[in-house]
Amino acid sequence: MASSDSAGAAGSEFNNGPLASSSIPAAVPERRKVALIAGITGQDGSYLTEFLLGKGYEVHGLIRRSSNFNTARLDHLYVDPHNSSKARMKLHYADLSDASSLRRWVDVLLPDEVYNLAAQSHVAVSFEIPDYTADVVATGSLRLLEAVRSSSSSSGKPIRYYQAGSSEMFGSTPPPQSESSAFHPRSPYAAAKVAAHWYTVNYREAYGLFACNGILFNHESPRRGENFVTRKITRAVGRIRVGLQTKLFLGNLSAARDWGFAGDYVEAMWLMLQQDEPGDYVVATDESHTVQEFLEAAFGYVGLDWKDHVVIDKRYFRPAEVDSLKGDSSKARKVLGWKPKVGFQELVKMMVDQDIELAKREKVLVDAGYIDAQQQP
Ligand SMILES: C[C@H]1O[C@H](OP(=O)(O)OP(=O)(O)OC[C@H]2O[C@@H](n3cnc4c(=O)[nH]c(N)nc43)[C@H](O)[C@@H]2O)[C@@H](O)[C@@H](O)C1=O
Repeated sequence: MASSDSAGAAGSEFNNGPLASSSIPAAVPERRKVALIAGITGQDGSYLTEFLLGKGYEVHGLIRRSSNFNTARLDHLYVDPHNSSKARMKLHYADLSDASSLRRWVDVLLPDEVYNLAAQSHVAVSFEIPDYTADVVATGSLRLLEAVRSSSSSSGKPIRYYQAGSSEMFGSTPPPQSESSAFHPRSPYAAAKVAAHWYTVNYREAYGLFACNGILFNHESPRRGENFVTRKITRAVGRIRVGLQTKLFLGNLSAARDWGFAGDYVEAMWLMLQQDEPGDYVVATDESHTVQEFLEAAFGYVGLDWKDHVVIDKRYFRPAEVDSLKGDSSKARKVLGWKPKVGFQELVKMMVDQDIELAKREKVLVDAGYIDAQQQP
């Protein structure tokens, strides 16, 4: 695990005593921009890390202690911290439920930008663990905001803050939803995200913090967690295609979502923090499809009929559903100059292609007796 060593070493480059007191103009090396990401191990964290490394940033990520390794999405970016000239991504233990850990890393790293992508992000699960969801999503965001505000106020170092908001906050408000649409959350997760949104607005108004809310509509990728509906479907398509599975159990197929590609959306996060003024932005494709349309596209792509495989299981219905989400991202397009590059069909294909490859590898291991087929029906 990396420590604060790198920040200390970078700092010492600027305290060059003899040159500082000499009349010879010093060629001061420009400091890399430093980003701190809470939620770096998630889908968005991994894409944002790639994006920021590509922009020359030093990226620090906060990770939670777990008995299993939870850094699979970052493995391809990891360089041993002992290789200090090459390691520009560093990971540190912290938790949104532990205010002292947040304040410590903000103090030590003196980041230019802080991205709060951490959450218990599964809507259905938030009905099962509402208290934990509220603590991490709502109060956790407040803890990080407070760490940023108080650290910045003592060090004098300005810090820009990004809060990952969600289209779930609109809940039952009819589409299209924009920055001026009313919030009507329909789950403990969504209600907690509304609180985090308003904490962020409040820190901007009360303390002048450069704090932005990105109201991101659903964004998917081959790195999406396997219990979100898109990935659940594409994983099943891959496994059905190679003969590892026959059925797919799903809930409500008529819900409509505005699905974009996560790799596109992290650019919008960064762009928000590069503006002259902080603000809140909807990030979306402005197109909506039902879960059934996603099924048709994913199964159809490999010549299968979803109706031969999908079984409705009531357990996947939610106590309260969000029926229809479709963004109006005209503000982001106008002010940030952002637009999505990957469309719906391309996104489906990208995910199915990867999950067929994954299933083929799984099949080799199953056939060789190294793993079982996970008892899929
Ligand atoms: C923007 C927002 O996006 C995500 O939240 P979500 O929209 O709830 O995403 P999902 O993929 O879990 O559900 C989409 C729809 O699909 C329906 N659905 C049917 N059958 C199954 C099913 O079997 N599993 C799941 N998960 N959903 C199902 C389900 O009822 C819902 O209507 C999170 O990233 C969240 O963090 C976030 O912020």
